[in-house]
Amino acid sequence: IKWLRKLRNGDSASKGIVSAEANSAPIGDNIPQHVAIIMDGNGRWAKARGLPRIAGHHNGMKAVKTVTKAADRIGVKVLTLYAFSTENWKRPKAEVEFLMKLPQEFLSLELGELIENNVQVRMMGKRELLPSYTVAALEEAVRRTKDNTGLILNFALNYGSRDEMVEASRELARQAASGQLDPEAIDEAMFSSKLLSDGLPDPDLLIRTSGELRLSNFMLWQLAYSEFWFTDVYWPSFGEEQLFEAIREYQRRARRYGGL
Ligand SMILES: CCc1cc(N2CCCCCC2)n2ncc(-c3ccc(F)cc3)c2n1
Repeated sequence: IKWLRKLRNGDSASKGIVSAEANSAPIGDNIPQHVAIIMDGNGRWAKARGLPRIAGHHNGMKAVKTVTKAADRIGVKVLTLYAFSTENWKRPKAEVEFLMKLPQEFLSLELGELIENNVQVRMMGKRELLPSYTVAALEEAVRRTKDNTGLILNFALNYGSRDEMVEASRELARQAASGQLDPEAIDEAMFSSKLLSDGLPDPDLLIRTSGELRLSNFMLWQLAYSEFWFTDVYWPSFGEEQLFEAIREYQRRARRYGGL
């Protein structure tokens, strides 16, 4: 989108021309580099429509495609999506089985287009407990997109932040105990490098849908300085319009707090 890129690249000639459409899309140089989303409300979305919960999850998967395209379109660099928490194992067996088939289904439908759009797929979480077909689909997508340099689409699956920090602490303690590491050399950068998010910038913006106002053990270390934006919209109904509303609010806050 030429006019959007011109605006983003600060083309002065176009500065004054902001079409009606531009009012809906966040613009300019302050697009959040990393957006993280807790995709909540799929079950309630279905219930409100008299549909089974798995219909909510299935429509939630379509929202993943919509929001990924919208984020890529406006220049977000990293999109982290919380798809399955360690607590989700407590759900009914049939529901977990359905959820565990979604990565494979999503990738069989979308991986070709993701590759065409230079998207790099990453996974953040513990492979243990995940069914082999889920891991296989994920690892194929990661392998086939590892050299892509566009949007990083980072799926948090079977991810728990406290467990992630305990694992990082264990690794550092092992290195110190074996004499490889001087404990005094441990700093925030070294600790961050032991987390599953290693190599990614911290999220600039966290979005949580369906009115829940909790972190639910998600990226507790990485979200230390992030803007939080909450919406009552259920995830399956979350699309480009809601993403842009969140980013415009992020830009408004950045202008206010950025200033003196
Ligand atoms: C493993 C649970 C799960 C649930 C889920 N839902 C259900 C609940 C959350 C809302 C979104 C739809 N999605 N949607 C895409 C994926 C996906 C994961 C990895 C990947 F590489 C490609 C796609 C996904 N995974």
